Amino acid sequence: MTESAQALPALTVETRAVDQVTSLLPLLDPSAPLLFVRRGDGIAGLGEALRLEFHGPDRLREAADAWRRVSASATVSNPVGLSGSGLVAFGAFTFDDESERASVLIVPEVIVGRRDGVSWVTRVNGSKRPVEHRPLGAEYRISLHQGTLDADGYQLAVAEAVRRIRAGELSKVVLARDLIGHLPEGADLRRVLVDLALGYPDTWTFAVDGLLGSSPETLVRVSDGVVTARVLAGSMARGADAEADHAAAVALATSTKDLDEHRFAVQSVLAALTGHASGVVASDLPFALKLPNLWHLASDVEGTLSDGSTALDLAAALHPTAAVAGTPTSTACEVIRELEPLDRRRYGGPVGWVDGNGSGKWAVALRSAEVAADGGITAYAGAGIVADSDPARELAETRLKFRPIVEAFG
Ligand SMILES: C=C(O[C@@H]1C=C(C(=O)O)C=C[C@H]1O)C(=O)O
Repeated sequence: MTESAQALPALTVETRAVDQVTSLLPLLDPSAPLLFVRRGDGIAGLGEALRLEFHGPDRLREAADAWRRVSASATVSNPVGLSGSGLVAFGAFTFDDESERASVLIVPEVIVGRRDGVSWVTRVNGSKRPVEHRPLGAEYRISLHQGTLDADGYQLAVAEAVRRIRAGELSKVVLARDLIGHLPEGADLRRVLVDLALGYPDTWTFAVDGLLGSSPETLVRVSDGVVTARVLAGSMARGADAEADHAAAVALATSTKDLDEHRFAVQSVLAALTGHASGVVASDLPFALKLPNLWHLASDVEGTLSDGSTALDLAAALHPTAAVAGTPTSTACEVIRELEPLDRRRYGGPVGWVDGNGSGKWAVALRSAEVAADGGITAYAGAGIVADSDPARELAETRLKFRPIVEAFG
């Protein structure tokens, strides 16, 4: 059943400014963390006051409609007034229309936020749940190993994708593979999040409904009527020393193959924002974004919201971009279903939050893993395939993209 058929409750929401919260992570539930942070700022959630699940091709639009109704019927007291204060839902949506996994919106019982030196606590329906530091649970080290698609299988899939691209069936497709593992009983997931947040401070570190990761890619952000996105596509390993590293960045920024791959991704974002935002601009040329494991070609996109869309409406319009699916979108999604023998679940989908005024931040769920209720872990990484792609290099690229998550669990 979809949400449109379910009754939605009228929530009571109360936000208060509090003394500076030094760190959000120790406050989280060790087994069910809700988090979206970058450089220490962001929001953390405790408990679930409302959980809505969505399935199928209309999951994002249905969620955006349900959220409009939840927001309209809520009673909100919010003297803080920053985006992310007041009523907020965390969300994680599946990549594929046909995924087995549910897409979710979760309104926590309690939300703790910090931004630009201001901290706040939001309580939903008068929740008395304590906000307190809990000591980290026992250390653990888990190695992730081969999942559904092994290294040879992945290279064969890439070679087949290249053949189809050269035959003119499509221009680009993003192919992913998986690694699997198992968490020990009672494992404290905050250990993984601490590692990710410290190791990759310039990315969005997130945890929503068992989906954990650190993504460098902003699908869309809406704040005070301004719409922004950061598109990534095109990757290169970091160099071993300063000189080699500089050479790697230059090689990436001048690689026709990567610039092509990138152009498709930017165009898909610009096209999806048409009609929702005015004056949308991206810089002429992408810049090289430095992460601890990789260089990426990046483009920042900005415009002015023109149609009253919420951040979740825009996520619905944008997903899936050519950075995670390909070009043209529908052919790319068919090729992914055919050549990738796995369910991406929420990998590559929108993960983030939306508030009661429609502001929000949504990342593309990359550098991530799904942790199931039984402790099963599935990590995913992919690479954009174009006509000049080489299977061995694309495999190597997925290894680099697995690094944040493999090291955080290891
Ligand atoms: C598909 C992934 O990353 C995406 C693909 C990229 C590429 O092909 O160069 C770069 C950044 C992301 O948009 C991933 O991390 O799994």
